[in-house]
Amino acid sequence: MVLQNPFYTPEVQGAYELHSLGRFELEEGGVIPDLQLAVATYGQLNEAKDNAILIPTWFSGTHQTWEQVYIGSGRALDPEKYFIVVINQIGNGLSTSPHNTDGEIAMSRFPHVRIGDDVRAQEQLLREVFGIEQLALVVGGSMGAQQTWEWAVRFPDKVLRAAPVAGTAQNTPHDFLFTKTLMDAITSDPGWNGGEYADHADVLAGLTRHADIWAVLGLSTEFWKTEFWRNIELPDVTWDTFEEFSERFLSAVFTAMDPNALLAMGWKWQRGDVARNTDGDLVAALGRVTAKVFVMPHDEDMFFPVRDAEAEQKLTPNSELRVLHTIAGHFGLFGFEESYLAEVDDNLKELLASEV
Ligand SMILES: CCOC(C)=O
Repeated sequence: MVLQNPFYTPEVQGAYELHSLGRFELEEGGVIPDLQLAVATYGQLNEAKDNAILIPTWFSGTHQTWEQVYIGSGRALDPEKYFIVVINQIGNGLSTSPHNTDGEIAMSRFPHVRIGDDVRAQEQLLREVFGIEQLALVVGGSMGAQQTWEWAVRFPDKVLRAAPVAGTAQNTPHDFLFTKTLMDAITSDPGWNGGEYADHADVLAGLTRHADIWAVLGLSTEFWKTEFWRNIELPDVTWDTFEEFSERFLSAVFTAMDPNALLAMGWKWQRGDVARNTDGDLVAALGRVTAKVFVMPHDEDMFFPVRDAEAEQKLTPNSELRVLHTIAGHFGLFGFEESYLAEVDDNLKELLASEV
């Protein structure tokens, strides 16, 4: 049964192409009979095929935020200089996901997908569709950072530079539990019906609770205290009170999403761990990295804190810690502040200019 959800359309998310990888076997033992990856590209691949930048997507996100907030002429991610490929992660609602696929893996029967599955699929797509064998940069935020780390550890020769933003190579027990609360908020809604709901709107209560938990930990206490939220401009939506902001921004976005997509990504997020490549040895895994790495945590991030990112950076050769400053905590990723975006660009421009 394929559900129609207008949130996951080019009209809402911006143009993308679907590329089929055919039958794709998953690390956990499941199979996706015909894996479709939703891909958005910006700029042109040069003759030498050495100007490619890969951007994997974060939890609940798509290529759209990267297109609207980070990619542009004169920016670090400049389509006039680079061929930028944003690949929507498996299960995010645009690529093959529980609600948009039929047959034996539809809805509650969607198989468990790991970060490593996404990275293997992305590598296959880049090689088969674009003939890309090496990347000038892999950059991603949050779960996109988990995929960035996985790329640098799993395919060290293919990654010249890596910039994991607001995310870690090995997920922590605290983070695992945080994500569990996000997932429980959805599955505890009777409307979820074991994952066999007829419409995502049947799970409104669960999705709203999910959004409320994001408001608590996805932003920062400073964000709420200084009422920074009052000054955020979004197209055709306004608010006067904290409750209105929370309802018209966070809840409005998350209640448009597909519950099983969020659960598929949540399961994946919880188990992000590059040490799976080295029999559980994180030191050995990070020691494999040959890319030039800028590890870029957010200073007020409450579940991918600087201290966790710094501990991994210290284990990674040829890496630097570059803390990003945003009053919005983890959600600084959405680019509320010009100062944050300037800091991201300055760091990525420096990284892209560095000889490797
Ligand atoms: C909002 C993005 O958060 C993650 C965990 O990807």
